[in-house]
Amino acid sequence: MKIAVFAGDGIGPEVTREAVRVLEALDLPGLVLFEGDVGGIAYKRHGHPLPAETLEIARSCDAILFGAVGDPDCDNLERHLRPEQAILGLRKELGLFANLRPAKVFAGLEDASALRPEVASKIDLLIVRELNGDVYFGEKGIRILPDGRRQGWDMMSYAEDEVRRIAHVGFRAAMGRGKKLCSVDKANVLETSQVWRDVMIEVAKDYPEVELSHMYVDNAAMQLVRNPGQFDVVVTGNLFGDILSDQASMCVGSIGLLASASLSDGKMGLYEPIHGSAPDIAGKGLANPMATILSAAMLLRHSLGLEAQAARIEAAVAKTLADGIRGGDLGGSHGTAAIGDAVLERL
Ligand SMILES: NC(=O)c1ccc[n+]([C@@H]2O[C@H](COP(=O)([O-])OP(=O)(O)OC[C@H]3O[C@@H](n4cnc5c(N)ncnc54)[C@H](O)[C@@H]3O)[C@@H](O)[C@H]2O)c1
Ligand SMILES: CC(C)[C@H](C(=O)O)[C@@H](O)C(=O)O
Ligand SMILES: [Mg+2]
Repeated sequence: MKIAVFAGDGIGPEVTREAVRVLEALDLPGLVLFEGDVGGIAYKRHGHPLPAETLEIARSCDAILFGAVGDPDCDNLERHLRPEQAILGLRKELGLFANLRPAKVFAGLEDASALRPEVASKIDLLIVRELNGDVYFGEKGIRILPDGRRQGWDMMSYAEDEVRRIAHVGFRAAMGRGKKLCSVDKANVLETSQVWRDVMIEVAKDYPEVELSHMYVDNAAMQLVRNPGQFDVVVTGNLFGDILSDQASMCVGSIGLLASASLSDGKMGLYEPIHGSAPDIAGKGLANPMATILSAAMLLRHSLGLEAQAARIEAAVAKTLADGIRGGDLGGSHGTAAIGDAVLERL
C-alpha cells in the first residue's frame, strides 16, 4: 500500500501531519508513505507548482493524501505557475473526475452550525461534484478589445459523456443512501446546463428506484440554508460544486470539518480537506485537522478497501467532538496538535 503525501502550503503541512499520525497509529501492514512537493513550496524549490517528480510519485502510488495549496506571494505569477495549478493538474492528469464531499452534522455539534440547531441537526448530504470539466478547464484568456478595454474570458462547457459519467456516480451514490438525487444546474440561462439536465434525465432511466429532481443553483444555495435536511445526494458541475460545498461546510459547523475524495474510474484517488491553505492562520497551530483526518478515512475506504479502519477513524473524530474538544473554528481553544492528540487517544 503506497500512499503519496503532498502537504503543500500554509496550513497544509500542519493538518497533514496530524492525519499522517493517525494513519501511522493504525499500524497498517505494508503501508509506505512517499512525500512530494506541490503548490507554492514546489514552485519555490523546483520552479513549478506540480513538478514532474511529484507527478511520478502520484502515479506510482495507490492513493494521495493532499493538504492544501495557495500562497499569497504567488498570486501575481503567470496562471500556469500558480500553486492552485498543482491540484488542478493532479485532478486532470490522473482523471479524477468524481469529487465526493459529504456533509453531516456530528452529534453534539448542532450549536456550532451557522444555522439553528433544529435545522442543522437534519443535515446528512453528499455533494457529488464533477471535477475535470466546466469553466475550470475551458479555454481562457485576457484580451484587449478594439476600444482598448481589457476583457477576461473563460469558456464554460460540458460534453454529454462528461456529464454521463458523473451522473452515474451520482445515481450510484444515491442507490447506496436515501435514493434521492438532486441535480443542480442553471439550465434557465446556460446551454452548458441544458445539456447537463438532458443527460441527467436520460441516465435516470437506468436507476428507476432513484427519485431525480432538478434545482437551479441560486435556489439550491438558498435551500441549503433554509432546509438542508431535504437533500440526500446533490450532483453538480465543477464551479457550482465548489461554491456549494464551502457553503455546506458552514451549515455543519466549520470548513475545518469537511473531507473529500476525488476519484477516477479505477482505484486511484486523491483525498483532501475541502478548505485551502488558510494564510490568515498558517504557522500558528490553529487549524482544525479534522477535515484532513476524515479525508484519510475516505482514502482507506475508497482506495484501499479498509472499511473497518476508515470507520475507526471517523468514530474517533466523532468521539473527540462529542467530548467537547473543539478548535477555534468551532468556538473552542484546542490547537492543531491537541486535536490530533485527542483523536489519537480515541482511536
Ligand atoms: N484544494 C486546495 O488546495 C484549496 C482549496 C481552497 C482554497 N485554496 C487556496 O487557499 C488559499 C486561501 O484561500 P481562501 O482563504 O479563500 O480559503 P481557505 O479555505 O484557505 O480559508 C477560508 C477561511 O477558512 C478558515 N479555515 C480554512 N481551513 C481551516 C481549518 N482547517 N481550520 C480552521 N479554519 C480554517 C481560514 O482561516 C479562512 O478564514 C488560496 O490561495 C486558495 O486558492 C486551495
Ligand atoms: C484551489 C481551487 C483550485 C479548488 C477548486 O476550486 O476546486 C478549491 O477551491 C477546492 O475546493 O478544492
Ligand atoms: Mg473550493
